[in-house]
Amino acid sequence: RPLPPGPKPLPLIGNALDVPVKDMGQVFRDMTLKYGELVYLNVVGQRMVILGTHEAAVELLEKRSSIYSDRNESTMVSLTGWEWLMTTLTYGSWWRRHRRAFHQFFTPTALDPYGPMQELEAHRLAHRLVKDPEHFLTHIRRMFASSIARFTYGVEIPEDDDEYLTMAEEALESFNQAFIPGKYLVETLPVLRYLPSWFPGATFQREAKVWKPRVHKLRDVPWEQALKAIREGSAPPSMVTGLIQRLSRFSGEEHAEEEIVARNVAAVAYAAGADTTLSAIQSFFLGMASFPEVQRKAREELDAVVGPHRLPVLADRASLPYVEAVTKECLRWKTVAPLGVPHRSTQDDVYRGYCIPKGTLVVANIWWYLHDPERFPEPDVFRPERYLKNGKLDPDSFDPADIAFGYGRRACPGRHFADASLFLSVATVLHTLSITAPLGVDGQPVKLEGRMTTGVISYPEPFAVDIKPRGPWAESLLEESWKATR
Ligand code: HEM
Repeated sequence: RPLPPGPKPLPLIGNALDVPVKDMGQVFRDMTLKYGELVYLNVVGQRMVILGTHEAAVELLEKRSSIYSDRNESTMVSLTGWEWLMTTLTYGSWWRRHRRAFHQFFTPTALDPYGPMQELEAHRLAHRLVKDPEHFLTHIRRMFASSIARFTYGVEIPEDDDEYLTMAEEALESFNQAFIPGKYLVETLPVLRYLPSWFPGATFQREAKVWKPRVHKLRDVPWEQALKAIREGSAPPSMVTGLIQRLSRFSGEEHAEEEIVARNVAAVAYAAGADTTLSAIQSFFLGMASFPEVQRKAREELDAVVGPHRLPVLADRASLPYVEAVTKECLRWKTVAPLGVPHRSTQDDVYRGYCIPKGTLVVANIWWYLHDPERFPEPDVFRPERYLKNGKLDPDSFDPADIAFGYGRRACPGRHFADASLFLSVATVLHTLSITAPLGVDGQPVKLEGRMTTGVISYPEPFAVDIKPRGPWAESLLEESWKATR
């Protein structure tokens, strides 16, 4: 059977120069439009297939997930110290033990008791935005880091302490850079790992040396602090207290291994939770400043359902279809993980007459599936109405969450946590604040570019917006809520 079509490879390096260094989703989309649903690349010996449609991703990564759930054995993973991260583990019993330990804390039922905490964090975000609107990007970061740190480690991050935030930010910078498919030659020529760091071209060695201690710090420091709090009897219920209770089921060597699993899954929850949802909410601010009409409609709904005497809560969700649709659009409009995390195949396979050899990296072009004009007409417009019919959520509309969180056995297990945090932030901010683009020298709102950074997780490039409370009632509601919980 033939391999799928793709750009012509060069001798030795194959398609290394065809792998984009920025706008990856767009470049791979162009290849799809030129070569078809499957595009084959050979990057210095590493086979890659780009899946050009959501249907192909469902067929291979979901329906045939028993042979498409592996991850690349990456040299950068061990060089940068991410070898404990579930996202990077190869498919097998060690990954399965992590996934099992993680999953039980992230089902909708298990998350239920943490709803009030997520509500509180969203209300605090709006309060900080009123007090200090200029640093809104920092406040959004703090809110997500706080929510996930409380959930995972039972830690309340103090207002004036950035240790937890910096820990996550510094470590995740390396994750974002180190795992861009095709970025580092050492991934395809592992022998390069023995190059000394001073050697010309061995930038990856120098970067890895800086990154590794930061990555291990993120894994170890919060875990040790949570264990100390448990020993001292001062730990509130959290994922870690649950994981420690769970350990009592095991003994001997299994107990020791499960303790490592517990440390790793707590850290993956914090690492993956702090930054991904953050990107979606940043896009929300960008979207609201660029599409004021959306804010107006959302507020009409919030005014009617929630009113001026209280703040939104999760129980309002079913009565707020427009706000729900805004939340969906936040996951679609600017894509958080444009290429997801590549899966690797563990058997030769055939799809639509083409051979996909064992060991191929299979990339779902999530950005493109969420911007395909056939599914989402005028994809660059922020339009919640796509998901609505007669003022209600349209059951026939396509839910971007079914794409944005990935596919099959490796699909995002933090989806429900992310979704609740995102909804609450969107609802609270829209209910209490108004977001506008800053005025230019001509007195008109400036046009926000909305460009996204390049990385496994992509964020809007830094931008400015004006944020003001909607009225004295909103300010006093936020103040009351802040005081009541401090
Ligand atoms: C808007 C927010 C989020 C988005 C868009 C997102 C998206 C993704 C995607 C695309 C993947 C790869 C799926 C695949 O391989 O097919 C993934 C994996 C993962 N996500 Fe998320 N995620 C989000 C939030 C979270 C949160 C809040 C957590 C944890 C609390 C989390 C934990 C994970 C983990 C542990 C994996 C690795 C799963 C594995 O390899 O088995 N994510 N996520």
